[in-house]
Amino acid sequence: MIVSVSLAERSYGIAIGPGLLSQFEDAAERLEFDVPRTVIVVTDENLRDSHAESVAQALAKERRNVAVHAVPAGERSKSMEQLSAIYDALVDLKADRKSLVIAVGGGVVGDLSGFAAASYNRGMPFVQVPTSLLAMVDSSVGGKTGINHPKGKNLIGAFHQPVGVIVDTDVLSTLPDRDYRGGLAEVVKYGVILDAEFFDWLEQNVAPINARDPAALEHVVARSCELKAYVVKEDERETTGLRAILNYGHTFAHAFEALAGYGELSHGEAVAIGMICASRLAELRGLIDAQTTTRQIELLCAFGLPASLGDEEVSSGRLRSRLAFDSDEVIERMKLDKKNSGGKIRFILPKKMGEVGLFDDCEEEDVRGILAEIA
Ligand SMILES: NC(=O)c1ccc[n+]([C@@H]2O[C@H](COP(=O)([O-])OP(=O)(O)OC[C@H]3O[C@@H](n4cnc5c(N)ncnc54)[C@H](O)[C@@H]3O)[C@@H](O)[C@H]2O)c1
Ligand SMILES: O=C(O)C(=O)C[C@@H](O)[C@H](O)[C@H](O)COP(=O)(O)O
Ligand SMILES: [Zn+2]
Repeated sequence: MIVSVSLAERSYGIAIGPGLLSQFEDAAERLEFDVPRTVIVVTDENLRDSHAESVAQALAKERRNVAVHAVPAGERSKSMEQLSAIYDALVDLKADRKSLVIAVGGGVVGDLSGFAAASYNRGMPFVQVPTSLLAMVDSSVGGKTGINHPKGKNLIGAFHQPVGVIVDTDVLSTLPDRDYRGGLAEVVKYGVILDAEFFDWLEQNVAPINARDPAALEHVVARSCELKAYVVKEDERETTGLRAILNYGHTFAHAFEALAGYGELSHGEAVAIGMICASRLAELRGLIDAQTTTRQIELLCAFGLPASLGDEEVSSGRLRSRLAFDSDEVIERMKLDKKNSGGKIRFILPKKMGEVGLFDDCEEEDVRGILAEIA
């Protein structure tokens, strides 16, 4: 199936289905983008010899000049150093403005190589081939690209839409459990912010989703992409406030990720805990009842995700002692959030299941109370 992201001259399609990786040329034709002579496949070291190689091989059939560049796997690669290494690879390849960057990997590879494509030669086309669930349902769509600053997530970046997204659902069979679960946090997010029926469906389909049943996965990916495409179409650059709803849970999550040290807590785990923090904040303001938070906690837990910093999943092994955050430091990091304006921290809070709003008048004391509660 194809989901369209309608953005006038920047419109593109998301092709979703099994086996698409080895049929890259066919998918490109269906999505109506050109594959030029010079192509760089950016990936991470876990995927270089498997999924990235499948794409490179599918492209090499046409006597192209194809380079594969692999960065170390993990969040720490969203860095100046790895960005610079991609620029070097593009120089070596003599890439021009029509050369294509293909991101084969999770959200890290997509964000990093998307930003390289946005900035090298002042902009080159790029294609997203997401291989993690999180990248399939969220990061490959919408054109947010960038890297982290040591003090704040995604602080350096650009909006740069891909020319196409190719989602081969078969590749999820090799995704480690922890990374699979991380993607489900963003899926739960869509239900809370936009689609109460989808949230109900997730509650009713925990077993097939946990078992990675192909039909359930196809629905999870397709519905998530449709919802994200709708938001991005309406507010591509987060100017009206609509796109900011995709940041539900992220005000807390990004502060946790930076403070824990990038990669210690995965993005999905941080978002899961962050959503519960935001939901509790909504309760304190009288926006929702406790049951709305409880449903989120139960669903996240059913997917093996943490709902608090003390949960077993997070506190297992070496993480236990690290994840006690000082509330002043969390609030300091929140003050760097890109959504803020006029020095006020902006939170996305649920008003009911399937609907959220933006609030910039939350009391710091309430935030501190919630941080103490989830410790
Ligand atoms: N741009 C956006 O709109 C957006 C949206 C959500 C998240 N993000 C970003 O995405 C990042 C998180 O993405 P992620 O969870 O995909 O992390 P990731 O890219 O680090 O991938 C997670 C791990 O899974 C491995 N992996 C990926 N696909 C695999 C496969 N098919 N088989 C085996 N291993 C596989 C990777 O090598 C890596 O070790 C964060 O940096 C987050 O900020 C961006
Ligand atoms: O696409 C968006 O918009 C999102 O907010 C999706 C988020 O899941 C994602 O983590 C995004 O990278 C966060 O963006 P940021 O602007 O808060 O850095
Ligand atoms: Zn996210």
